[in-house]
Amino acid sequence: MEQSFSDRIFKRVEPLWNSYLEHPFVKGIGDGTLDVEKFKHFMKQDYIYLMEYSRIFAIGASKARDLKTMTIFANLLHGTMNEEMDLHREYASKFGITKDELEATEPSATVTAYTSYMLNKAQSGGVENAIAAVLACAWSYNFIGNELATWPNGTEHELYGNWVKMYSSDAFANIAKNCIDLIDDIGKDKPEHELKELEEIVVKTSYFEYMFWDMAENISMWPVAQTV
Ligand SMILES: Cc1ncc(CN)c(N)n1
Repeated sequence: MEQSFSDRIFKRVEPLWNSYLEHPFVKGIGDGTLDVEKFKHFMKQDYIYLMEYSRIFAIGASKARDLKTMTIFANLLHGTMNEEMDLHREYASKFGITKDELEATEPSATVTAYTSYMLNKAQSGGVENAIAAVLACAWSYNFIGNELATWPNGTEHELYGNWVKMYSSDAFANIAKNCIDLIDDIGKDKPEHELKELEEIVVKTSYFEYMFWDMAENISMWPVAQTV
């Protein structure tokens, strides 16, 4: 059987995605040992990241060439803003952070760089760039969630269990599958040089995902303390 475009992409990013599972922040969520201050920083940064990530779905819907693709992007947008971001709002309320405070979070260097890259790629290309820009985000979180759900207590930890449950859920697996199906559909008739460009977007965003875990682990914002 012929290899799908998503199979080809997965082979390329698999070593990098496996390294997420060795990352101290990800391991800390899975075994419940993560410092809560690191998790709070992550949640806040992830919330504003998801606002920009949602924009990519809107760009995808606007660039789609058929109603089916438009509908998939619209559903992905709805799912992110209403279900995934609800998880963040629930955590924030546990931590005494209001929704307004959450939304007013100042983006770190990593979030700024990552979202700028995604938006640039989605805006400058066709609908295929939009889907390539979000593929690693949706798929790698499901990849991580599925793995952590197999760890002892992974889904049961009183604080981090809900995070693992969300990203290993059928609903989230469906989000990842929609993105995978879209890239496979879109990749079918593309020449090799265009496939390479799309693959490169997934590789770069996968590196940014690693940098995001580092940012969370180190509670980092910008390289030097702000003086202005
Ligand atoms: C940084 C990041 N990447 C991906 C996801 C999963 N939507 C997320 N919440 N945050």
